[in-house]
This record gives sequence, C-alpha cells and structure tokens, in this order.
Amino acid sequence: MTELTPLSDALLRWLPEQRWFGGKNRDLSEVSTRDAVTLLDGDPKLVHAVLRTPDGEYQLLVGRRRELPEHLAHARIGEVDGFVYYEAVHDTELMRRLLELIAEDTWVGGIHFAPEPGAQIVPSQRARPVGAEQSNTSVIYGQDYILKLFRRVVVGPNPDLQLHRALQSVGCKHIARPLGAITDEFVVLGILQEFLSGAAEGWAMATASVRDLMAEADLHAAEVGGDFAGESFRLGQSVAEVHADLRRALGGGQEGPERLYEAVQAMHRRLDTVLADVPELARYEPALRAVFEEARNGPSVVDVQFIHGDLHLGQVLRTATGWKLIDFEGEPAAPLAERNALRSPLRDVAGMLRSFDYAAQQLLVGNPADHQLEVRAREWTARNRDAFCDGYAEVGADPREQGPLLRALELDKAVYEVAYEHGNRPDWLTVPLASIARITAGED
Ligand SMILES: Nc1ncnc2c1ncn2[C@@H]1O[C@H](COP(=O)(O)OP(=O)(O)O)[C@@H](O)[C@H]1O
Ligand SMILES: O=P(O)(O)O[C@H]1O[C@H](CO)[C@@H](O[C@H]2O[C@H](CO)[C@@H](O)[C@H](O)[C@H]2O)[C@H](O)[C@H]1O
Repeated sequence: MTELTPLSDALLRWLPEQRWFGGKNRDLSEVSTRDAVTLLDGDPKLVHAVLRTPDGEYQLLVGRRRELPEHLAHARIGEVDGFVYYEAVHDTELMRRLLELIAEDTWVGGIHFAPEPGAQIVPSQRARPVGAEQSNTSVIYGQDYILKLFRRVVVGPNPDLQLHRALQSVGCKHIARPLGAITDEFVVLGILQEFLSGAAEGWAMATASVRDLMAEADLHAAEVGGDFAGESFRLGQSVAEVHADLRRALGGGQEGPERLYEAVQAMHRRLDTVLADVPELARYEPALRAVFEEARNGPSVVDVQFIHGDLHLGQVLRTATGWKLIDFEGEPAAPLAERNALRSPLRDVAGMLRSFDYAAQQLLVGNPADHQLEVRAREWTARNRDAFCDGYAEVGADPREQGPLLRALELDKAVYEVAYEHGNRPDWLTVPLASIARITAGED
C-alpha cells in the first residue's frame, strides 16, 4: 500500500494512452504501485513511484496539487481526497527539483542523485519535456542538459549509462557527454546528459528528404535539393568510428560457429514469439526462416563487441560539427543479458539500413497506391543505404561483404519492429510488415 494506491483505477484508464507503455495489446485488469518515495513535500508535492503492470514495472513521477493550473491540465491522471495527481514531467517546478538533487549529490529514500565525476551542474534552468514520441521520457533544462527518465524498471547494469561512460573515457566525438545519474541500489532510473542544442534529428532530416523527392516525382534522388546521400555517407563513417571507440574502450572478440548457430536460433525464437502475438506475420514465416538459415552459410567466425543495439535514424543527431549517436539502451523490451552481451556490429548496420526503408515507406502508409511514388521511395532507400555502407567501409569492414548475415539481421530487426509497433504504435504495424513482404519476395 502506498500513497498512490487509491489512484489505481485512474492509472488503469490513463496508462494505455501513454506512448511509452508497451503493453497496449495486453489485457489490463489491474495495476498497482510500490515504493512511493517523496522527493519534494508540500504543494506541489513530487512522488517517485514504481507501477506494477502485466507488462512489467514502469517508473512514474507523480505531481500532486490542490489545484491543477490550466497549463498542466493535459498531464492530469486523477483525483483522490481533494488532491489532483498528474504526470510531474510537465511541471517545471518539480523537474527543477530533480536537477537540484543531482547537483547536490544526494540520497532520498534509497534513490541516489549524483553528478558524474568532474561535472558541474547549474540547477537554475527552465525545464520542458521532449515533445517527441519515445519509449522513455526526457526533460530538457534550458539549453544545457537533458535528463532521460527510463520508463521500464530493469534490475541490473544499464547499457546506456555504461556505454556512455566508456565512450567518454576514450574521448569519443560522436556522443553527448554524460553528466549525472539517478540510481537506486539495483536500477538506473535516469541519465543526465549534455543537451545538443540546435541539433537536428536524423529521422526528421531523412523524412524531409523523402518528402522533397516525392514532391518532384519526375526527378531522381540525386537531382533534388534535399538529397540525403552525403549525410548518409558521413553517418556511416560516424557509426564505424563509434564501433571502433567501443572496441578501444571495452575490447571485443571473435565467436565461432556455435555462437553463430545460437544467434540464428535466437532469430527463430524471436519469430516464434512474435508469430504468437501477430497472426499477420504467419504468411511470411517460411521465407523468414529460410533467410535466417542462409546466415549459417557465411563466414563461421564473427567479430563481436559492445554495440548500440537499437540504432535507427531517431537515435542520431546532426550537430554543426557532425553526427552524434544517442540512446545506447538497446531494444527497450529485450532482456538485459542480451542487451549487455557482445554482439556483431552488423546488428547496428542492419538497424540503420532498416531505418532508411522506414523513412521512405512510412510516408506512403494510408495513401492510395501510386506506382511512381513507390519506385521513388525504393530508389531513395537504395541510394541512402549504399551511401551509408560506403561511409562505414571507409573506416571499418564493408558490411556488404557479409551479405547473408546482414540480410538475416535486417529481417530479424523487422520482426522485432512488428512486435514493437504491435505493442506501442499499432497504426504503424503495416510499415515493417510491408518491408518483410517486399524483402522476402526478393523485391529489395
Ligand atoms: N543529448 C541530446 N541532445 C539533444 N536532444 C536529445 C539528446 N538526447 C536525446 N535527445 C532528443 O530526445 C529524444 C529522445 O531521446 P532518446 O534517448 O532516444 O530516448 P528514448 O529512449 O525514449 O528513445 C531524441 O529523439 C532527441 O530528439
Ligand atoms: O528510440 P527507441 O529506443 O524508443 O526505439 C524504439 O522506438 C523506435 C520508434 O520511436 C523504433 O524504431 C522504429 O521506428 C523508427 C521511426 O519512428 C525507425 O526509424 C526505426 O527504423 C524503426 O525500427 C525502435 O525499433 C524501438 O526500439
């Protein structure tokens, strides 16, 4: 029983509407809270809580006020005993408190708020939540800091924090500097980082380029003003440099045929799980399994290392000085042991190649079929995928030399995306399904 227990019914209604909640396809008959810790008392009050749901545990920061001001009305969760409870990430005053706690290097109710060694945090900054759709929730402070509050509560070492620290230790130029962390004994709850003000998200840049091309349906991708291939090339170089930095900081190794066998088995297992939830995938099952099996026919020794784990165009930011990679958390729903394992860097390449396809295809979803636009979309994808691989090959090994494994990893990622969209954004399910249809039919 916590202070928030009487709020359970309201939370049950509110939860499925939250973008970060991955259990939208589940039967939700009950949610409860545990470990409510008061971080600021008074009016407003700030409470940290963990929400127990059939989809696992989620972190929640709850504000409480006697009266909710107009500008916080959209954050309302429910009302109990004359108090209004709401999502605290929208409340500047309460979010400033979190930054103060980090700057002070403090423990509150078993939660440690700490700056990274050498970081000087100035708390007097106005806070605003990131507007973007995302799996976690981030708050921006002025032009200086961004605090990511993880939503899923996962016990164990957090790859996002660990890999940022490792990359920082070797002076990697493609990350935002880690500045602080919020942890309890077993769980990393948040990470404070340098805010890259003025940076553009790769996804926004790429989709703008596709839109440009579609507006000029008579021209080829290389001829329109918004051509993205130069950026894709530089992005490929940057990703290869981050892979090299990760090897420098944390080492790497090689794995033999047994591990390749195990990796292919894991692809089959993931497919089994997703098939059980998404019947629309069943028609592609034989073709998918055949591509996974083909991966065994490439080189039997594979280079492995720490990798990003969920690389896509939404995880890369273009600053004036080059590309930065963010969010080294891996796939949010994957088991921690898998996210912390040494894996082939080709997984990251496959993730990014999938993302070029996503950027081009999602603009066609919901529109009447148009052959010309479909041809243009495919041309854009092919051009940018090639440019990315060319850039990568300038710094590291050319990913295309491992064709069967790369293709299997891409389809494995597409199967993951089917599950992700099914659980988080059901309207987008057709994007990865259509890709699987095209790839397995040999059209891409
Ligand atoms: N260091 C940063 N500087 C500027 N913007 C950032 C930074 N880190 C994240 N963002 C913005 O916040 C969004 C979400 O961050 P991300 O770490 O990817 O969270 P999630 O795990 O929820 O996907 C990004 O898409 C980007 O727009
Ligand atoms: O950024 P997150 O760590 O939250 O990653 C999850 O959400 C992503 C979507 O926000 C999802 O990525 C998929 O959609 C992207 C476009 O929105 C696209 O660029 C990616 O290629 C596609 O996989 C990601 O899979 C998921 O883990």
